[in-house]
Amino acid sequence: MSSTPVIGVLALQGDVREHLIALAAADAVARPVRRPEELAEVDGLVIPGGESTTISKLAELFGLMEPLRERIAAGLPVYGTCAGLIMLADKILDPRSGQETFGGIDMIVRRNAFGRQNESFEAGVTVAGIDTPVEGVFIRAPWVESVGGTVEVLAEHEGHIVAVRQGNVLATSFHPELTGDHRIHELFVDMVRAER
Ligand SMILES: NC(=O)CC[C@H](N)C(=O)O
Repeated sequence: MSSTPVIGVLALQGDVREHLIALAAADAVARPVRRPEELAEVDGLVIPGGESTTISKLAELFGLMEPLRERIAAGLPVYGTCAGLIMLADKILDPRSGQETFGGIDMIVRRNAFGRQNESFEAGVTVAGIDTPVEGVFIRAPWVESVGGTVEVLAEHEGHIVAVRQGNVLATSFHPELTGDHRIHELFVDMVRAER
């Protein structure tokens, strides 16, 4: 059996702690990542929810934008939730000026697509590869407007794409780290194990 994978959580902004807890529950060694040297040491990375415009600015400031783009291109398994999904999109439909993404998934996303903060909601979501619905917590959530041919759509909510995978990159519009249901984190940890 291979050793336990080390998975980082990008800790610039957002719900870092909840992801660290969920990853530990899914049998990974989880640690925060803020610096390029820390990024170099992980087998996989989670990009949490928060505010994608802020994560984009801080990633530039901390010198993580290019190193992370390079590692994603080189096959690093990455999982993004909500703002993290936005950061993994090759294109944002409605970016703030200067807003950049890491990219990695051939998709176009729409920010705040499901409504503003007061329109946040929970819904059962059927995710390909997981036998019963997961509880989706949507907080000013984006949806995926369109995907390229090699992107797998894993889940939809009311006709909108809310979970996708392209190769080593996984993304959900919703926040499984807030529910105590660790099945999506387990799926990601399995992706990381498969790569090692
Ligand atoms: N819960 C979230 O991560 C919200 C995402 C936020 N609307 C953004 O554009 O980054």
